[in-house]
Amino acid sequence: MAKADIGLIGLGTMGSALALNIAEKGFKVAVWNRTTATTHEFAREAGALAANIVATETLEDLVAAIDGPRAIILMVPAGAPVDQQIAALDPHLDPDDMVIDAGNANFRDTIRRMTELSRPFLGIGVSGGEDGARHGPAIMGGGDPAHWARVEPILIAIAAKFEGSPCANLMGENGAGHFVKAVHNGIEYADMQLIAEVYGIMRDGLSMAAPEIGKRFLQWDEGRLSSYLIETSAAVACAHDEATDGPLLDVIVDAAGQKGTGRWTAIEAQHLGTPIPVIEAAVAARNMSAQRPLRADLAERFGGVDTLDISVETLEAALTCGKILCYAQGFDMLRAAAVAFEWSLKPEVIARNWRAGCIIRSAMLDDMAAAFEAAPETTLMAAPYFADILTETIGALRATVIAANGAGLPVPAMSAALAYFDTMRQARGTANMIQGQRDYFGLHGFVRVDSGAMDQHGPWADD
Ligand SMILES: NC(=O)C1=CN([C@@H]2O[C@H](COP(=O)(O)OP(=O)(O)OC[C@H]3O[C@@H](n4cnc5c(N)ncnc54)[C@H](OP(=O)(O)O)[C@@H]3O)[C@@H](O)[C@H]2O)C=CC1
Ligand SMILES: O=C(CO)[C@H](O)[C@H](O)COP(=O)(O)O
Repeated sequence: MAKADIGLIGLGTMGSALALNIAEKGFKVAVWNRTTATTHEFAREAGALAANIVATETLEDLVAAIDGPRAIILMVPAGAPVDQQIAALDPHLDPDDMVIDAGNANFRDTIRRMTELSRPFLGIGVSGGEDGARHGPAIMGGGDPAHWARVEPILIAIAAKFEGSPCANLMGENGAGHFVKAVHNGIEYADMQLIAEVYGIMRDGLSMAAPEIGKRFLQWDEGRLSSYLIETSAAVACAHDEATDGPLLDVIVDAAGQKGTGRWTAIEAQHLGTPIPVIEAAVAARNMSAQRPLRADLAERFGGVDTLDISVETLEAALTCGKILCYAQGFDMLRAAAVAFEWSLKPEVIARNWRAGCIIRSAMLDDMAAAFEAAPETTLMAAPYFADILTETIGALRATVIAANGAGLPVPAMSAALAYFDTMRQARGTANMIQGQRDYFGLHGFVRVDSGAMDQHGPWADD
């Protein structure tokens, strides 16, 4: 029997879908899962694709089933499970065999593993959820180009295509792929939070029912906001709950989960000194959402929201504006990381890679790719196409934030987007006061605007 082209460990949501995708594209894939019953169930349900699947019960059998030099994908939870799985697998492998971590690893773990392991190792970010993994995800690779080349034909075959162009690219060396995936997820958090805030205004400020909100999202999906996340939000808002004979959305607990990628993005932005306030606000909003008992107590003490007067068209424009600002921050962060970690991250390649397959895919990403192709060093805020949209929509974002604040409705991500815009368009800011304060209490020195002289001190230095 011919040996498998590739191996895959971890037949959970993503791994099983990815394995079927690989098999469907004509590659033979050997699979192994910690719980053997899952492997059998997977093979049983593979249908016609079973011909391209080798189900194995032990790691020895898995390794023996793959053609050498081998490539084995890990699709297990990030963190300790990856290290445990590598440790269990490593003794069975030959020196040239390659391990590919395709989960949502922290890029710092990926860099550590690459230096610790004396074998080829790739860290690839895979986005698109279960459906993407099954029918075409976006793939963000990190590692040695020669190692990437060994599996590129398979990754390109299984990846999503945007007008024929595969959304699978090597982003850069070592942890670059997992870093780009983390920033993708940071943008995902921000985009989701902005949509949730608009939903909140429609629900609590305009008294709109979930299906009505869903219909608006469906309309927006036909225009500039067209995206997978708007489509998803429409489906969620329109869904019916049999048990209550009402909207499903109304019976979902208002506490958002998180597995770490958004938080890592916020932490890394702080390390890099790159402002990503919309993404940070989205992470903080998830943290606040988790504090349900406290929110319930405080609602009794301080609760009460006024209705507000704002058009749905204004909300659509505000969301468009906020979305551009959060993507601008994500891309600016990627540019800062490229310098700090010496990666050759190319914003136009990343934008192209995100046009299909991934969770943040949207019509705007094609325009972003075009903007970066024309000027790779630009911030999206200054790219002519997006600068024009910001000019057109910033008033709507401002009106929405003012109206929501006036009514007592929380819009942390939209507020952060507006504050970012206002801060970044202020040629003379207010940090002169901070520099004065720092010099007063710590003699940290300041620069004079008139002479450019550095390390200046105020009169208090003589006291
Ligand atoms: N779900 C999603 O939308 C996406 C997930 N990801 C990432 O993909 C990875 C997998 O996620 P997902 O498929 O959703 O997870 P699931 O929970 O569905 O599956 C996890 C898989 O990992 C196995 N596993 C768990 N712990 C260990 C361990 N200690 N050693 C070996 N195997 C282990 C499980 O085996 P067993 O059957 O024995 O429990 C199972 O096969 C994660 O890093 C996740 O962040 C990336 C993009 C999207
Ligand atoms: O990577 C993904 C999508 O791109 C996963 O669905 C991830 O789990 C989403 O993050 P979180 O669970 O923190 O919301």
